[in-house]
Amino acid sequence: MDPQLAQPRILWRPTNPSHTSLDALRRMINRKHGLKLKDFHDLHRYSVEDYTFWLDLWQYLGVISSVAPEKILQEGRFKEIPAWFPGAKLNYAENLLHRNDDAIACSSARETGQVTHHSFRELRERVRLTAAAMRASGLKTGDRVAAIVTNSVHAVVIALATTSIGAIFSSTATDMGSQGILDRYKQIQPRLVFSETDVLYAGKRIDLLPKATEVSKELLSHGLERIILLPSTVTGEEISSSANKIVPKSISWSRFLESGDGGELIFEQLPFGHPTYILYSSGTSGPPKCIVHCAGGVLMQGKKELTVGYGLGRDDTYFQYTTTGWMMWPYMLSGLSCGSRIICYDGSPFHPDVRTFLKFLSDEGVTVFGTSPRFLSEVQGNSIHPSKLANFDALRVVVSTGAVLTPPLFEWTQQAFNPTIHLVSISGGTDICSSFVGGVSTMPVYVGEIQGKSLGMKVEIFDLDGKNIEDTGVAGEMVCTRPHPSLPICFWGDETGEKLRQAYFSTYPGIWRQGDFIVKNPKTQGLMILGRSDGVLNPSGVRFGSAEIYTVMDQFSDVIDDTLCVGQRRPEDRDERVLLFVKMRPGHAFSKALEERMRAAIRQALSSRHVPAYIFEIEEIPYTVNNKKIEIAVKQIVSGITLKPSGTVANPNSLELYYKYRHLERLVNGGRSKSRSKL
Ligand SMILES: CC(=O)CC(=O)O
Repeated sequence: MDPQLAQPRILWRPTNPSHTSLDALRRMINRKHGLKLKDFHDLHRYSVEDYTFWLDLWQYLGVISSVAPEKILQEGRFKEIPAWFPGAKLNYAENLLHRNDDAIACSSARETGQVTHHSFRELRERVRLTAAAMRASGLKTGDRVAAIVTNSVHAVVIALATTSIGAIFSSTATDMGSQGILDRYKQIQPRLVFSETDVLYAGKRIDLLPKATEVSKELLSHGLERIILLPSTVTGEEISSSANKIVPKSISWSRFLESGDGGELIFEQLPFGHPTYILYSSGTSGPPKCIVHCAGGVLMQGKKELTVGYGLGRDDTYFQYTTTGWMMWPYMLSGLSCGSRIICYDGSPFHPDVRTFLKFLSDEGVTVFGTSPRFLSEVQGNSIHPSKLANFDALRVVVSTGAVLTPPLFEWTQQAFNPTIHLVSISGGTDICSSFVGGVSTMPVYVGEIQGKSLGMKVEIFDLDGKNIEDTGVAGEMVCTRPHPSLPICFWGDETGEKLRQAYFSTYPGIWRQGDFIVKNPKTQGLMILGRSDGVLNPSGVRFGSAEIYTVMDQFSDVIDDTLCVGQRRPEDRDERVLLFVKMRPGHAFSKALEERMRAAIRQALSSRHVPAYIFEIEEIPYTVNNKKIEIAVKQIVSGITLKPSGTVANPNSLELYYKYRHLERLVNGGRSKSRSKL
């Protein structure tokens, strides 16, 4: 057994488990049904054996509906995706805007240090005016509204106004290229597009009018009626009428608002399964899949995780670092449904420097901080100690997602802010707009382990033959063997459901395969994601995940900025070999001695069979726009496949750097050497 699994180490223990929201839910279920669920494990078992759990949760979360559900579920449009809560009528935006008082609902912060606060009352008022203008433009239930916007109060208002009408909201970050935006929006054919006109990132102003112009021109033949141009994020000024003329079908934000009749805010009452968001798969080649999520699913899953997982309530300030193009954006919005204040941050966390950003989190009294291993490792690698810079006494929970949180980062993060924090590593994704596995506030956190399966999610670990191997300590495919309310309702335009079936239900017929390679610790029941399952490394028959190598590489974070580990397999090779690419921190050189230390560290922590065949220095590691390391495309490239990068790749030129590694033998000392630092 992996030493990590054999000797689990406790990092944190809850001080008062019976005071958690999770335990309150357990007690409520016991009272309601006369059960004797005694701990989280019992509660989880109940949640995946009896669909009544979801009705209990509905009640516990206080879902606002005008018509209560008649039953829990019935057959849906596709056999794998049932229809939840038939008969119920609700509105997503109404649930998020249920508070209507002067407490702060949303703070919009910019990297310049400027912060503006908006009360629940003001937010509702802004949504009312925007929805009135949308209705005046003819927008109705089921129409699509798309946005190219930064994470700010404007984005929140547009999303809630759209969903109050029952229209479907979809957004991309402003740094997505025109082609990437068009690959998405041509498919969903929005009637209205909202676009920023400029953006400030890392101190640079970027003019977005050329992008808005190109997008508008192209979408004219795909159903676009209006593009609404938002005021400058830099000066706050509206776009000039001459600039306005450049963008076809454009109207300024203020003129758009004036076009409404200022009527009452009406929350259209719609079925639980009514489509609400369209998110996109991060395919790095080929057109993205348009994943449609329903109102009730996004609402219940988001509110479940924030309330039951992190104890978010009316006194909390929730900060999730995200762009509007990631599923963590609608996830963050769920904070409003808990009556909490959310902070929308627009800009780079590293500008003017990360110390300023960390002080900002402290000054704003953030209680739940959502971040990523990449951010945490950057802070750690630069020898910055957040608790020495500012006071993080208010911080209760740190949530990490987007990549695997390695054991060394677990340990560093636990101490970095405030040693009492509950450090939660979660994993799920765009496909379900929520998590499969995550935090359990009533149980200890073990170093390197995700605490448990999310309530209601029947996560299992399968081997290649579809046998459950989760109690063996052997890694396998993460699957989910029962439906839950945030399954995508469809892919936009996939009438028969064939693409959806192919994407998730084809490996193990009828069973959801997430594409993550995961292992459960039989001693603690904790879980570790080891990488993507299509990126599993398999040299000489040893199967392991890239995250195992990244964990070891964390020891070198003072000199190494980033690493990428992929398998290389070509038709002429009998075996797969592992290539490790290393990006050095500025001012540090890659050397034979460092390479030897890396090999020794991997050999010691894992085994000699895990040591990469080759280690190379590389200038850039490819990432998606949602900050995910791109392994599969690099694996394909080094294995001989030529790719056309999609708009999802944030730094597409970086992929070019990897083509030369197809011909290693020719490049590495004419095939004599087994390793080489830089070609
Ligand atoms: C919850 C998540 O899984 C977020 C992500 O990594 O996309």
